[in-house]
Amino acid sequence: MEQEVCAFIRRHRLIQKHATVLVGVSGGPDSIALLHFLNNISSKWELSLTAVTIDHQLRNGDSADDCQFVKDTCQEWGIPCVERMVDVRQYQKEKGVSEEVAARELRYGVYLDLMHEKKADLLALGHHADDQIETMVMRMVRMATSNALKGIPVRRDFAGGEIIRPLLGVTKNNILAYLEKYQLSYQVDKTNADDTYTRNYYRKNVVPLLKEKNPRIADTIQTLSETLAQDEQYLQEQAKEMVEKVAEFREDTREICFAAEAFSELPQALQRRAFHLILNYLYGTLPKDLSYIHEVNFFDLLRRQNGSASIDFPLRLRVTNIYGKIYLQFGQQPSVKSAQPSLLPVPGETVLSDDTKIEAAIIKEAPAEDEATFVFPLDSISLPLHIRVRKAGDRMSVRGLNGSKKLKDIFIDAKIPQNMRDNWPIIVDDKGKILWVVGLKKAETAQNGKGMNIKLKISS
Ligand SMILES: Nc1ncnc2c1ncn2[C@@H]1O[C@H](COP(=O)(O)OP(=O)(O)OP(=O)(O)O)[C@@H](O)[C@H]1O
Repeated sequence: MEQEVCAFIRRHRLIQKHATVLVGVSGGPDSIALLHFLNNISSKWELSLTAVTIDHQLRNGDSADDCQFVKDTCQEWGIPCVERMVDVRQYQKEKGVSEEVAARELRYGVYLDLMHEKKADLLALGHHADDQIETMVMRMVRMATSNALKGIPVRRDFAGGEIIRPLLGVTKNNILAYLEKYQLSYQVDKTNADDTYTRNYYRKNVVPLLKEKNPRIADTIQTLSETLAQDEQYLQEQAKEMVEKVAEFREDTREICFAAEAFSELPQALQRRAFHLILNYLYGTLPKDLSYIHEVNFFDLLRRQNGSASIDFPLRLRVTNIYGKIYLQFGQQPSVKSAQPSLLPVPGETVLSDDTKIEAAIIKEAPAEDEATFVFPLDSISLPLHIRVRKAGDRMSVRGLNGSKKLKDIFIDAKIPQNMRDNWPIIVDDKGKILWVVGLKKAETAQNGKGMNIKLKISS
């Protein structure tokens, strides 16, 4: 094992001379072997080692025993050791996460603090080649992105330094042989024998079959992981450049829009990554219920040539294609309103089939208007009011225009897709005068005077 690990460290330039190295030690075989190995090379490499062992307060006191074992071992070997306790149960309650996630997040919190406290350059962890095989196979079964196949990274930035995994190139059997050679004892995690944990299932039932077919599967998978990680890094950089070029970001409203054509012209590999970069940007933390199906639907929507359509993503993110322009926005978006011809009682209200509510009130004052409200003098129109859809040849006198305009042109100017125009609610008075193409254009009416006013308001 020693030669292989040294070669692996050299190949990846994992450790520099004089480095301050924190070693995560659970007391199990892998991290005990790692600590022993690093201790053996520490004088030659002039390393400053500190072991850290974390008591998750789980497994009925076993985790405390493990920590005690690590402290005793470190004392025997003359290595400084820091023990930290974390309350996994409490954290689970607060955050609503699984035991595994809670333990992991807390553990990395401790590592982070200690990296700063010890001004450490490196955090060494004991993941090995079999962990890599299990991780890659598990992800292959569950995930549909090539990003998942990067596997466990050999190194990554962490707390101003790096996390390194010097044992990723050696198998569990190598590690056990090493422990045997040096007569090292270690703690056995009883949950490792439990089939119900997914990883253990793969460890016991799947990986042995792969090893039967290819005794060097560990090397194969590690090389695959490393080359895919390099490819992925390059593609991610390209995708980022692409997104910055084609998409417009609105930080205030967390909104993104881009031309479907410009996006679709790029290679598929970049389109998929750009899609994920955009989602990462919009969500910050990706929602759990986001799945591969959303990706499929997104690319379907992108291919639509005409009209408008939209799809809903988790957390009220709506993706809309309007005439080839793609919008990703949170909250309520323009939707197809369905107006059936009906009476709009004044005062009173009508609810359209898409749940848009139109309220009509008679008021004395004349409040300020916005896009969702329209106020006009009661005596400027003939009651009752009606809601209908457009008819051929419809025209209206548009406020501020000094003349009339065809409804068709109003829809075209507002880029309302064809399929939405035939359902768009229009409010007319009893003589047929078009008062409001709801949410789009208001009619020229007499000034709000001293008399009573009608206030129309839409809400959804
Ligand atoms: N309680 C802990 N305290 C400190 N470091 C830990 C702890 N648990 C895990 N680690 C670190 O994370 C690595 C991976 O943990 P994981 O749980 O996957 O393996 P493990 O079965 O604990 O490995 P080991 O054989 O070292 O016990 C370990 O090798 C070790 O470096």
